[in-house]
Amino acid sequence: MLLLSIDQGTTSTRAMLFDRDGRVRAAAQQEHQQIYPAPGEIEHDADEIWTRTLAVTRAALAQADAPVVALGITNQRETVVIWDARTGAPIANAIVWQDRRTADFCAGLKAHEAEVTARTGLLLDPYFSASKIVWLLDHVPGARGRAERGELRMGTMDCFLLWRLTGGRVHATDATNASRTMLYNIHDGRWDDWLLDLFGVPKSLLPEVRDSVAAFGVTDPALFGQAIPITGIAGDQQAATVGQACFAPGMVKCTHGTGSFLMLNTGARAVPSQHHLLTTIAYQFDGKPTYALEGSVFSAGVSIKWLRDGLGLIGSAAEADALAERAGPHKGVYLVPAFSGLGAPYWDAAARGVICGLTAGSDAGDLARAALEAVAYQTRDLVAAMTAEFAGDAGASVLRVDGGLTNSRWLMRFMADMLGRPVDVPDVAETTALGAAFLAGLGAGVYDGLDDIAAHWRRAARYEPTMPEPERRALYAGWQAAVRRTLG
Ligand SMILES: Nc1ncnc2c1ncn2[C@@H]1O[C@H](COP(=O)(O)OP(=O)(O)O)[C@@H](O)[C@H]1O
Ligand SMILES: O=P(O)(O)OC[C@H](O)CO
Repeated sequence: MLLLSIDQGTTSTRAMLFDRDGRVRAAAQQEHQQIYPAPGEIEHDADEIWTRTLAVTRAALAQADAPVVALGITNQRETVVIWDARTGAPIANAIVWQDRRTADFCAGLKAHEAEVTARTGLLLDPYFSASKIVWLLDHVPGARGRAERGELRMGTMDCFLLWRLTGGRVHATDATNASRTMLYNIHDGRWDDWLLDLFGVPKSLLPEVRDSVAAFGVTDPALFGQAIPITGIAGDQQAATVGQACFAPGMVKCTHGTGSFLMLNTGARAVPSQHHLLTTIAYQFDGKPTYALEGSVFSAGVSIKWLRDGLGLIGSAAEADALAERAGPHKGVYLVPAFSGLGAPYWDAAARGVICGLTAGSDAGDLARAALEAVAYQTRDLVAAMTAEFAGDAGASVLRVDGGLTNSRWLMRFMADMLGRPVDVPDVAETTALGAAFLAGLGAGVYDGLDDIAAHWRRAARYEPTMPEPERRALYAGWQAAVRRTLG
């Protein structure tokens, strides 16, 4: 018996097969194009993502040595696509979560932010889907009229893939993805008419919202030669929370991929934030949401990718790690990767990146180290906000981390040092994909419940802090000074 997981991420799409113990039995992955139409704008070609999803899923299924009983989908969140209900063709490229083109539009709605936050748990930032949907409706010729006539459908990437995987039969999403659109009331558990009115989004565009574990339909047999039941869906950070088995209130995970996303389980209580964190849905079973506080950092691994693709300074991400290992004493070089503005806890859409502290003696090692260090400093910013918020409950515990950047042992050591607490890395690095498989397995009756899943979480490594406190304090103070230079 195997569980299939599709993880549609910001930079790539993966398909993986897991057994009941959560061990990886097959994996395939393809990157897709990042389209930058103008500074601060990022798009994806949804058709390309679909083609890559099909290719990686077929490649993983070809390695299956046992029946595949269920499929779980997880995805980059907020990224939104609108398509024709009849043909399934996207009307434009998907607008990606990092895209800032709607910053002015969001600034114009600031007077309504308190009400928007009360309903959605989110801040009025271009990060979320609502303003991107409005942009598409207003800029793609004829789109608003077609939407008002009920001819179009919108969705986050899970929803688009579900539509395509079911041969256009199912237009649905799950509560975690809905909770990131800024159109969904996280307390009432429904699309919110006041928000739809505020943004001017026709209801006919929107998918049905289901639990994270639900009968979402079956794959069209024409695609994979079998009808696989789709029984779990969650946004990638929420799926990682499940994959890290953070089921008890107070448990925290942090995923370091393109961005960094910290999530603290707050149980059945939606905790409003005083420190610019987001209140969101971690997962939803039987109509009952479990809530979380989230700290979202927009640029983490993206700066390593920039060293490789933008500067040509390294040939591969792993080289950044090697350079950092070899770099000499810290020379005060900092990189603040505000490539897409700054997210939590600053929320400055206008901020742009900065490299500071350069001298003629600075070299590639200093830059690589600064890019990796920034991931740890930003995590410390989040942990500080979360600790202030949760009055100690999340204060002393270990941080469970995952995502592509956990491949950097140098970063994991520095992270433990900067946080002054142990950092645990699980043995399945692809925690997001594993979480989606767990959800699908719950839906297919493979697992009895969350305790059964938690029993399958295994630690691969623990990193303990060793840096002396004065050094830790001085390095972090340098970071805070560098951040001040980026703020608009
Ligand atoms: N050995 C490594 N050292 C440093 N960074 C790495 C290493 N391996 C991968 N990365 C970074 O991890 C990121 C990919 O992580 P991943 O979790 O796959 O991202 P996403 O799901 O956002 O597409 C990339 O930005 C890459 O630069
Ligand atoms: O695809 P990732 O891992 O960069 O995650 C993206 C987040 O879901 C955006 O909110």
